[in-house]
Amino acid sequence: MITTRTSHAVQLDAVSVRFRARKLAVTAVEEVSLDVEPGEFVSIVGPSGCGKSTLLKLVAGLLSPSTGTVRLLGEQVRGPRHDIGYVFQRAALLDWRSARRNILLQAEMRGMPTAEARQRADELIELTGLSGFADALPHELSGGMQQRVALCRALLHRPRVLLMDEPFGALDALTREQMNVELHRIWRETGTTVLLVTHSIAESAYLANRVVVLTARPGRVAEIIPVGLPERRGYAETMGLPGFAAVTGRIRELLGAATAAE
Ligand SMILES: Nc1ncnc2c1ncn2[C@@H]1O[C@H](COP(=O)(O)OP(=O)(O)OP(=O)(O)O)[C@@H](O)[C@H]1O
Repeated sequence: MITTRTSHAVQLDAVSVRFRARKLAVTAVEEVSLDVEPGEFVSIVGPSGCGKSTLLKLVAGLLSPSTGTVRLLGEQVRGPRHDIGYVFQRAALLDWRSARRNILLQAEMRGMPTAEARQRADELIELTGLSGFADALPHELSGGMQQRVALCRALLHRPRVLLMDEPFGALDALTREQMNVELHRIWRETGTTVLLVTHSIAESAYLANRVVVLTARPGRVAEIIPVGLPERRGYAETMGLPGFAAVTGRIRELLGAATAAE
């Protein structure tokens, strides 16, 4: 096990990823460096295809960098990491299992002690406002509720790092706002480090301590923007804060430049 001197939750050091598909060579990300502190919430935005998902896969150990180093909790990532949580755009629930039993799937795959897993599942069901729906089947749940189940499943084993890849992209605008508020509360209550990939500028700024803006492919860090919103933030009032407008304006400016350069 290789450990570093720092206590970063996630550390990308001059990471580049090149894919070779048939005759085509694609540089997805180039020389990306990023340090994420324990308990921090970092959003990643950038034009389509700039390598956002690739960055999450690197942290999860599902991909290896072509050059550079990736560290998770101080340890170099050399293969799939099981001590993280991962949430995708689609909840990917098993149709025949109730919400609770979908959440408990995580425990079954990990061989967690049953009593502990059940207790944790109940806590998360409560935390995510799913009480009363624990025995419902996925088709009986709204899209937002299905994503809450996916979030509970990802948090069951108390991962110190949660990776979220456009988790609310398939939800309607109002549900998405509600999920943003919920996620912000859950993040504060669990203290988990979160790396969120999103296409929504408002979402990226509302949720994060810092927003990483990437350039068009090959994705490089255009700028890392500190957000600096109050810890407790209502949705509507946050949208009206001058600081929020400044951050989202800057992100839009950078994304505009990135898209114009495509
Ligand atoms: N396994 C792979 N083999 C070959 N090319 C790949 C592979 N995975 C990703 N790519 C390419 O790398 C680039 C970055 O892909 P990635 O999915 O990380 O982008 P993204 O920013 O998450 O995109 P989007 O916002 O559209 O979801 C794209 O050009 C994609 O085609």
